Amino acid sequence: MAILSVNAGSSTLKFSLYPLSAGQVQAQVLSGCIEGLEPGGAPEMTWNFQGQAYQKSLVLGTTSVFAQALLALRELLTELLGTAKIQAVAHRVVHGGAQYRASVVVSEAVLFDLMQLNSLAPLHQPHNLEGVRAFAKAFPEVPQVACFDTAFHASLPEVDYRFALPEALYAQGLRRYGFHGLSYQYVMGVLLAQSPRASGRVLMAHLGNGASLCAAKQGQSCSTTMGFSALDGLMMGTRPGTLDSGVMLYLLEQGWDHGRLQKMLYKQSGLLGVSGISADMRRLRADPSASAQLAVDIFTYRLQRECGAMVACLQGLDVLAFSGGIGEHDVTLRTELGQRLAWLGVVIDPVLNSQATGDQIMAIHAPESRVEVWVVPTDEGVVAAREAAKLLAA
Ligand SMILES: Nc1ncnc2c1ncn2[C@@H]1O[C@H](COP(=O)(O)OP(=O)(O)O)[C@@H](O)[C@H]1O
Ligand SMILES: CC(=O)OP(=O)(O)O
Ligand SMILES: [Mg+2]
Repeated sequence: MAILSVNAGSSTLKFSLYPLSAGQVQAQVLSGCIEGLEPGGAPEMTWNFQGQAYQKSLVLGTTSVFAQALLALRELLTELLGTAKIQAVAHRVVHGGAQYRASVVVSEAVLFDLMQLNSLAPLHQPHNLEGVRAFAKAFPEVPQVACFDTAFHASLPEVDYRFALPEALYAQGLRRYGFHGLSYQYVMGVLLAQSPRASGRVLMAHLGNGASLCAAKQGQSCSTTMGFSALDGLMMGTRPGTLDSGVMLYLLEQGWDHGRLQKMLYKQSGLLGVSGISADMRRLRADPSASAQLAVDIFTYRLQRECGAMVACLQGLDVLAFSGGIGEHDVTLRTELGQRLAWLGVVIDPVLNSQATGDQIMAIHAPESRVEVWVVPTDEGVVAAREAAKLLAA
């Protein structure tokens, strides 16, 4: 018995497999990714099984590329699992709206509700749901479970989730929801298991392609930088983060339509937009140009600024945690942020910091630091698998 966790994006499908024993999710045995699913892409499946890496190019027709990729995945699973069975497919779905505040087994009615949220997360939700639909077809005997990025933030207080907009707009669902919840749930669980101070005031930074911060008290989210959509808050790979709404009014006046605005905000801004080079932090770090440096500088500054806001909400800080591709790997970013948060008593140990390379949970603060600083390689897949196991048991 095993649970398959999936994260279906616009051009990639990430998957991982967790055996189930006595209803408990065990350590992952398989992880992989199908890339190149966008139109004109070159689909390729890579996976890691029992410590060995594998790769296979997929020859797929031009129609129903996703469905065909799933058949290839199904074949792989049959080959690897033998007679063992998939008990459930756990999907990361970014938006559960106001209605879905916990994971749920997906029915047609649930799928219909979730589709209404597509426009709130156009880069994620439609692809997540297409994934659910395609898996339901490719694995018809297996329940599909939706696990929401928004659910961890169900504990946000009203003063945090309400916009200062007219009440009628709130009634339509215009409020802050928050995202990256599966990652925060994982990181919070790790911190609580590692340190007694984690039940105090915790600031978690999920810094990947999408990036956000979450402030938590007693293990519960009390503020977060992403809001109504995955555009708010920190500067990201291709998204600007918090933006004066006057900019939108101005561009509308200049004749920009919805499609053009959406593309600019989700795909052409952030690190990519400022540098004109890449959305990839590694490439920018390696690039000597002034525009690459400026992009990284703005990213770091905006992070510093938003950390200040989160710490103000928390009224202090006990634990700071880094996760996501940048948070787990970028030693320079952690050093610089640590220095800029020195006024809070943060002292990062340079040796420990350079040893934290994303493959293990590590504390990187110096003994005299008033704040514990952790690097926690996140695992959204295992959180989704645990959620599915809980629902199966119920
Ligand atoms: N060694 C590294 N140093 C700096 N940034 C890194 C490193 N490794 C990965 N990253 C960055 O992590 C980001 C991707 O984060 P990740 O969490 O994998 O993304 P996603 O949101 O797609 O899951 C990219 O900007 C990438 O450059
Ligand atoms: C919600 C979000 O931004 O997700 P990701 O970081 O996967 O893009
Ligand atoms: Mg991510």
